[in-house]
Amino acid sequence: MLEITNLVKRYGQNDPVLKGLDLTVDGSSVVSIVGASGAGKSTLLRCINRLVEPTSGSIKLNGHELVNLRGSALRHSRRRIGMVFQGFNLIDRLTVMENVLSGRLGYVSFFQALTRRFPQTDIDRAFSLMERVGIAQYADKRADQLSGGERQRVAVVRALMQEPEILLADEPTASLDPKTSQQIMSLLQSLASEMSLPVLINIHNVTQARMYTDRIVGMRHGQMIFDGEPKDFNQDALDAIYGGIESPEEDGEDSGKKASQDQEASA
Ligand SMILES: Nc1ncnc2c1ncn2[C@@H]1O[C@H](COP(=O)(O)OP(=O)(O)OP(=O)(O)O)[C@@H](O)[C@H]1O
Repeated sequence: MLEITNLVKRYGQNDPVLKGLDLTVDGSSVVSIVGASGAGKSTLLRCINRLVEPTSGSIKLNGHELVNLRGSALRHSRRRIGMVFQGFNLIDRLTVMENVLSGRLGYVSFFQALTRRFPQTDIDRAFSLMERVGIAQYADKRADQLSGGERQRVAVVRALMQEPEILLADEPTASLDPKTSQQIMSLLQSLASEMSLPVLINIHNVTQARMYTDRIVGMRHGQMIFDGEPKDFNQDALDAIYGGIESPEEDGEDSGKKASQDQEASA
């Protein structure tokens, strides 16, 4: 279970970007986070996996406090949090299998990591997950020889190799065409249920949020102003979240602006 209480994030001396956010995610639910550009969606995910430092508040994952962790405690907590990015963040010159196995780097010794010698159990698990998402035939291909949808499947498997307790996805379909986007959203939905994994997805595409997630959280100016089921995500909710700011995206209109930022944050 993820329990976020009174989370505040302020960059430098600026106004807070997250203003006392509360959010609880339980079980295998798939939660989408929607909101206009700048609402604080990425900051929220990055606070959870500590790519950015929360200013105050509490983030508990299955009872373990994540805020204020340092050093090895932070590294250990990070491996329990899988992350998927818009720009995939694969290492292009490595094979699909090598990319996937890099999800185990937090678990093996320094020597094993250096020589990339992974236990057979890791290799078996990698094959099994790659088969599950339909990329096992590409195991020995270089990552840069795959299509966008295939690359995102590699990134999903790499995150699952961490045996995460939660999966965070920051605009995972924004670099993909509409059909491939839907396949990836459907895959995330199925995996969440099969693995009893909570999944949090930042997404601009409200059509996909409605279609593929169990719950929608709407943010505006660092505050949560909608939290409910897709069936209740009506025009009033849309107006409250986006009114006077911008129109939400429908299929095929996602921007690609996050990719370069995510590349920097690559695992
Ligand atoms: N590293 C940073 N330093 C300073 N300000 C930042 C930093 N990262 C984000 N911000 C600011 O925080 C606010 C929220 O940004 P964030 O990326 O979390 O929003 P978002 O809802 O994910 O937007 P988008 O949908 O465009 O990705 C923005 O005003 C942004 O400029």
